Amino acid sequence: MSSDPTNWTKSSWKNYTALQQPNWPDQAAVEKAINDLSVLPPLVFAGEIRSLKQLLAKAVTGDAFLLQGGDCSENFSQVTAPNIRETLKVLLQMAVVLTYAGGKPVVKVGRIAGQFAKPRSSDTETIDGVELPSYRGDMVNRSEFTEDARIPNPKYMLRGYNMAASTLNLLRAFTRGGFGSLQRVQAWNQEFVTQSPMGRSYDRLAKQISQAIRFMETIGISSDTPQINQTQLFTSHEALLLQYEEALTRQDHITDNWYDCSAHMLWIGERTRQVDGAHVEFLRGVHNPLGVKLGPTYDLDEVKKLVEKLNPQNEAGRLTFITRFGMKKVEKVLPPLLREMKKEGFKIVWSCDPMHANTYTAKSGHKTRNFNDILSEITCFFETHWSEGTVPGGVHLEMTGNDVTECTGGAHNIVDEELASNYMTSCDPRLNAEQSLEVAFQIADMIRS
Ligand SMILES: O=C[C@H](O)[C@H](O)COP(=O)(O)O
Ligand SMILES: C=C(OP(=O)(O)O)C(=O)O
Ligand SMILES: [Mn+2]
Repeated sequence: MSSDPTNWTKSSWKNYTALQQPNWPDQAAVEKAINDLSVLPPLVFAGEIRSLKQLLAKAVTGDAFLLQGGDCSENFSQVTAPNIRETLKVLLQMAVVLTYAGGKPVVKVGRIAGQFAKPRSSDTETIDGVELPSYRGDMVNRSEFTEDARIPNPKYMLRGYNMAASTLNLLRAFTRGGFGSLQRVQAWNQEFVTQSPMGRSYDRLAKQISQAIRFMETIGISSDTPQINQTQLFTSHEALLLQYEEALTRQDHITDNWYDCSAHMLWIGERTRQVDGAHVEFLRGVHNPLGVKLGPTYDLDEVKKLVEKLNPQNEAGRLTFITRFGMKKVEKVLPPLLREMKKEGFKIVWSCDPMHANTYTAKSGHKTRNFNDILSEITCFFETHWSEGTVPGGVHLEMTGNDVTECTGGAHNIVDEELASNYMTSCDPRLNAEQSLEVAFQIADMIRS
């Protein structure tokens, strides 16, 4: 089938191979869940999606910076007000640090309110000789290692929709209702971070911002403006479960265009970005900003075909390439990609995911990542872009506002033996609040100089 836009429908992906889909045992139950979902209200709105695209267009030219981050895999049991608030707080702190250093707007996009489905390297997991289907995210099955928990249940897609809706509801309240106001910049410092070196650096910066706002008010400039007293956090997740994404895809009455209203931005994972695959077919037809993960084994011709298929109009802000090469390979594999895309004149937001190709298993058996490796990949990403004359437009992180021990290193130098003390993730290891802030300060140092 050709990629002529006129051939696209929200279900045309069904004519292509979709990898990483659950083996649902009961097809009738899947149909019922999808029918229910397809009449529920959209989670986000076309106008908001268009605003995000305009902001991302600025990240193509270096006039804005994309900060995308959140859990590897959100869990239903963790959808609580404190967790949502802590994730938002650390994203806001990082954005302040980056805005101050970079002198340009930071576009905040959470891996939040829908990041419930996971691609896996293996279909099964074996522990002590027992083999069970892999955990594929809370929208598919449960992470406990029992036969019952691992059976995919389509009702979890409806639960995922409801969890996303309540997360978004709280995020909208926090960002619009004063919590995200720059007047509260000092209050975003988490208690457990305040006494750390990062917490103290943040506190100094926050005080300067508060002083600047007071100064403005003293000379009669009102701080009662949305630029000061509101903020915006967009949502994103990997568009993996195509039936769920199709059910939330709606036609906008103003433009007649189709939008996937499950999140503002969707990305295609490293494992599902085949040019002739179902994920690319589905996403080419919706008008959201799209991310595509690119790992070190990319093929240049395929990448070009991806751009032609996903962004035939070369619209700025439509396509973000999220490179995840690993600190050992990035220096070798990033330059040829940048050169070729630049030669073609493709308008791309370049974002660095320093997490997914730096994963290793610690002596304790925990899946982890080391802070210095993460930082090395980020540093190499920036330096390579600068030497190639392209724009390092953003970062993509797995992180949480909580005090977890999942990644080693950082200012507190978490060591392998400490990973067990608060290892909470059900999939990949996340930076904790302090490590996330440290990443922001390190990037700030780079962009300032
Ligand atoms: O988050 C991404 C993937 O699901 C994850 O990196 C794959 O991990 P696995 O190799 O444990 O399946
Ligand atoms: C699965 C993920 O990444 P990737 O597709 O890059 O492996 C992820 O972002 O959690
Ligand atoms: Mn992950």
